[in-house]
Amino acid sequence: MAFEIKAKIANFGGQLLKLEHQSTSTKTKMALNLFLPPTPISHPSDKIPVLIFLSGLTCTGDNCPEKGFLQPHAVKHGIAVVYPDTSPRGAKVEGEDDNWDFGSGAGFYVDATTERWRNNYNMYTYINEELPLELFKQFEVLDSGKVGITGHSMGGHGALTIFLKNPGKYLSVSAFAPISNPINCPWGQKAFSGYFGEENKEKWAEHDATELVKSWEENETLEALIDVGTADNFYKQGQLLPENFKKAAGGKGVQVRYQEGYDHSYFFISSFAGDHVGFHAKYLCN
Ligand SMILES: N[C@@H](CCC(=O)N[C@@H](CS)C(=O)NCC(=O)O)C(=O)O
Repeated sequence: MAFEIKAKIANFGGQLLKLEHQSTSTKTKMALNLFLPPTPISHPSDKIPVLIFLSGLTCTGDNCPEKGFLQPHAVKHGIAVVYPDTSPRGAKVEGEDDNWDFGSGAGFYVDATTERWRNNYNMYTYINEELPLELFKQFEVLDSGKVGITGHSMGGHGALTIFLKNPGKYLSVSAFAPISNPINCPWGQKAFSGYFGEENKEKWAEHDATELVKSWEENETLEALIDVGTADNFYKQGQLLPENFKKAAGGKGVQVRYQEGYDHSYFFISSFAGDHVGFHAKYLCN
C-alpha cells in the first residue's frame, strides 16, 4: 500500500524521508527510509537511479543512514538510496522476538515456507517486488529501470541472492561483509532450518549466493564489489565465507577486497561507502 511520509529530514543537501506503509507480503506495517538527492538531476532519463541498501542482523532501516552514510556519496552521483527494515515487526509469531539472529531483525530476505513463519516472513517478495512497485508508483521521479542493490552481512547475503535470482532486474550489486555461503555457516543454518525446515535443502540452495553464482551465465561476468574487514570477528568465526563465493564465481569478475584492520561495524561501512556508491554509479548513471 501507499507510503505515509512520517518525516522529512534535511541531510547532506538532500532529504531523508521516513516512510511507513502496510505490506501485503508481511501483513504488517513496514517502516523504511528513502534518501532523495537534491534536484536538479542530470541523468539521461531525467529520473533518479535507485540503490537499495539491505541491513544486517539486529538492524532496522535506520542504522545505515545514521551510521553508514551512503547519502553524501549518493548526492555526488545523484542517486536515491532505499533503506528497508530487515524483517516484519509485531507479526505476533510465537517466539519471533526470542533470538537476535532469527525472527524479528533477522528476516534473511527469504520467503519462509514453514507453517509458523510463512504468513509473515516474506522479505524476499517484499524487497524484490512489493517495495519497488510501491516506491515507483508513489515517487515518479525514481527510475525503475536503474536499480542497484547492496547490503551488509545478512543484507549482503540479501543483495547477492536477490541480484543473482533476478538476472537483468538489478544493474549492479555490491556487499559489505556479506554472509556469502549461508548453508555452510551457523547463522544461515539456523535461519534456513527455521524458515524452510531442516530437510528442505533444495530451498536452502536457492537462497545461497555461493550455490547461485555457480549457475550464473549472464555474459559470464559478474562485476560484484565485496569488501570484508580482516578484523571482523564474524569473518574470523566463519559466518561470512566470502572466499567460498569468490571461488565458486571463478573468473566471473567478482572483486573481493580484504580491508586490513576493519571490523564488522558501521565504521567499516562508512569507510567504504564512497567506493560502493561510486561502483554502483558506473552502472546506474549512464
Ligand atoms: N548483537 C550481536 C551483534 C549483531 C551485529 O553485529 N549486527 C550487525 C549486523 S550483522 C550490525 O550492524 N549491528 C547493528 C549496529 O552495529 O548498528 C552480538 O551481540 O554479537
